[in-house]
Amino acid sequence: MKFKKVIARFDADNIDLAEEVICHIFFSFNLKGVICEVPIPEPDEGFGTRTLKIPDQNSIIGYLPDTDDSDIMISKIRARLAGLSDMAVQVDVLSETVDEKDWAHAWKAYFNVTRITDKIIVKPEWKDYTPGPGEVIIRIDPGMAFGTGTHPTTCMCLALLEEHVRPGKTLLDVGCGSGILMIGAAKLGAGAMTGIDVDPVAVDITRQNLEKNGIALDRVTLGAVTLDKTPEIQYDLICTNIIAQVIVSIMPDIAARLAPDGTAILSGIIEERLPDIYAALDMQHLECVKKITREEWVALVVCRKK
Ligand SMILES: C[S@@+](CC[C@H](N)C(=O)[O-])C[C@H]1O[C@@H](n2cnc3c(N)ncnc32)[C@H](O)[C@@H]1O
Repeated sequence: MKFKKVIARFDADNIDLAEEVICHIFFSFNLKGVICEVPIPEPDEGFGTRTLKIPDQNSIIGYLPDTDDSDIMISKIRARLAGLSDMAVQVDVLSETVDEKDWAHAWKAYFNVTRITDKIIVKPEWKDYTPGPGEVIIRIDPGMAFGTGTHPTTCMCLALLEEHVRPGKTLLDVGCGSGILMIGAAKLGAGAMTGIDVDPVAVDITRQNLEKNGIALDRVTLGAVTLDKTPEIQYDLICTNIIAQVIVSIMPDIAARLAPDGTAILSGIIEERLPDIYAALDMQHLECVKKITREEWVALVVCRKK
C-alpha cells in the first residue's frame, strides 16, 4: 500500500507549544505514525551504539493512505497550519508518496536500549541487553504506535508507575500506544489491566507487545474505544499520556473510574497548559499531590481531595 508522507517544517518562539498544536492538528486529520523531529540530541545513556541522528530543523511527520482524496486532505491540513501564523508559528508543509515498508520501520534507527530509572530499562525487541539484578526489562516493538520510552512524557509515566504500582493493583491506561506503560506496570506487579486507544493499530501492537513480554492476556482488557464508551469500573491506578487538551476533555471520565483511594498519573502536558489541567481537576474534586518535569513536559500524580 502507498502512503502520503506529510512533513510540517516549522519555526516558532515556543517550539514545545508549536509541536503540541501541530501534532494535535495531525491527529485531528487522522494522520498515522506521527513523529516529532526537533534538533535536540537525546542523551546517550551509554548503552550500545548511539544511532540518533540530530535533525537540522523542527518537523512533525505523519502519514495518510494514498487515495483519490489525499491531496485534498493535505490542502486542508496546509490551510489549518497556515492559521497558526496568528500564534507566531511558521509552517511549511511538504508531501511525498512512499511505500508502507519504507516508513513502517524507518524510526527504528532512533531507538536504543534506554534506562528509565535505576530499575526500569526499555529495550527494543531487536537489540541485546543483559539485565542486572532486580532490573525490569520492557521489550518493545512499537511498530506504528507511539511509545518507545525515549519520550520524556513516557519516561515520567514509567518512573511514577514504579512509585505507585503495588502487587495486584488494577490499572487503566488511556491511550496505550505501544503498550509500554501496561507492560511496565505488569512487570512491577499490577493485577488486572485495561488499555484503550482511539487507534486500533495501537491496540493490536499493545497486544503483541504484552505477549512478547510474557504477560498473560487473561488479566488484560483492550479496546479501540474512547474512555466514555468503557464501563465505569473503578481502578486503583489510571495513567494517561496524551496532550493536555484531551486530558481536560476526558477528566470527568477519569474521575468516574478512579477508586476512592486511587491514583491517576497524567502526562503529556506542557507547562503552559497546567492552569487548564488544574481547573479540570478541581471541577472533579481531584487534586495534584506531586508534579515532576522533564524538559518542557510535566507529569502529575493526582488523587481525590480528602
Ligand atoms: C503520546 S501517545 C502515548 C503512548 C504510551 N501510552 C506512552 O506513554 O508512550 C498517546 C496515545 O493516545 C492515543 N489517544 C489520543 N487521543 C485519545 C483519546 N481521546 N482516547 C484514547 N486514546 C487516545 C493516541 O492514539 C496515542 O496512541
